[in-house]
Amino acid sequence: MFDFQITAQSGRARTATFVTPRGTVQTPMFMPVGTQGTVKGISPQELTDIGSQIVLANTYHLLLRPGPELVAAHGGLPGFTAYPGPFLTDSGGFQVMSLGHMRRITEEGVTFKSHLDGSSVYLSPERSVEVQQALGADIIMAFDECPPYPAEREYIQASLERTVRWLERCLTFKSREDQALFSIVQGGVHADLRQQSLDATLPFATPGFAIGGLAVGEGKTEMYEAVDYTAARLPSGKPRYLMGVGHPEDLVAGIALGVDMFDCVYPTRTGRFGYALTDDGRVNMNSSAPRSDLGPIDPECDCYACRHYTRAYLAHLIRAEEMLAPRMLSLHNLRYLHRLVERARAAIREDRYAEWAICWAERYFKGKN
Ligand SMILES: O=c1[nH]cnc2c(CCNCC3CCCCC3)c3[nH]c(NCc4cccs4)nc3cc12
Repeated sequence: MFDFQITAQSGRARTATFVTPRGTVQTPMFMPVGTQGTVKGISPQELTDIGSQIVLANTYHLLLRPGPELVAAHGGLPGFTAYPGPFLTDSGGFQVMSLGHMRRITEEGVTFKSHLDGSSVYLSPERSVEVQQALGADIIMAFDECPPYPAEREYIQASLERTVRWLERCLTFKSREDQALFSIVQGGVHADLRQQSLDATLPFATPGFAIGGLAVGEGKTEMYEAVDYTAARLPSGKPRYLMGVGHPEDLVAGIALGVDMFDCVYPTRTGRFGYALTDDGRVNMNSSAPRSDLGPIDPECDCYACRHYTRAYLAHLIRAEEMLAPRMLSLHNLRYLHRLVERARAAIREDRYAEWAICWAERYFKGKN
């Protein structure tokens, strides 16, 4: 279980298979985000049809509503959502730390106010693992602190040291053997603090490792220096998950640095806002140009929207505020990212990833100023 086998390499980019209790998945992969147990507006059948593999669910939201007990009564997330999985749940910590809920962080854990009814909610390493075990995901995440950006060096250092102590508490409490707990490397954008987090985290030898603390506003150069430094020092025989990333160019760059797994709300959120992802950049379907365009969003895309609808029709739906519009744009954007990583995997197998990535980027950024 949780066997990770590299099948091809091209530079630092690699393809691999990863065995989870609910299926063997292919990496590199993009993981759609289903915050409240659903990828907004997309059915499980549609998710499967477009090539989705692991779907994310959010411990913070599901803890508050409907509660882990109800999900457990369905045998876990697959029974509850009718998506067969595999699932990954986050620890719940990120929402609490970063989205500014009135909250108190102590060594013991975090107390915060529910955004639903203002009630006081408590999360700790033990409680987070308990909830994630009840939700029944295949991969669960250690309860960590993602420091805000910017943050003082001293804060980042103290925070990463506490995240390591919390990791130990998660692993001590964990009782299910059929779930992989991924640890999370922190350290902000400081190489020496990244090294300190690596030195303290690697000995726990978890089935996978996440690169945390990034994509929180630090800027691309600093983010990629930290990803480069960290990914190169994580074990090659285990999956590397870059949390909260990201845009198409971030996946292409992250894969080049040896990252295997990505998650981001961007494709579905930007789709709901009327933006469509293509190899020529992002298309604003709210603008006037698409209204008379009888071509598909993307002639090279095989998704339902690109196979059945013109840009004109979708632009009409957006202006008419029809619910099919956000559904179809989200579906297309997810398919775009799944196709992007499928093409990346093919380029890696042909040992020409660098050439493919440069060619993709030249076209993608040609449209942009
Ligand atoms: O160190 C981290 N520890 C834990 N989680 C992190 C996350 C959340 C990843 N997506 C969770 C999903 C679980 C299912 C529901 C949706 C989230 C991050 N997201 C970002 N950037 C994107 C950002 C998103 C919002 C502000 S920055 N950096 C992140 C860093 C960490």
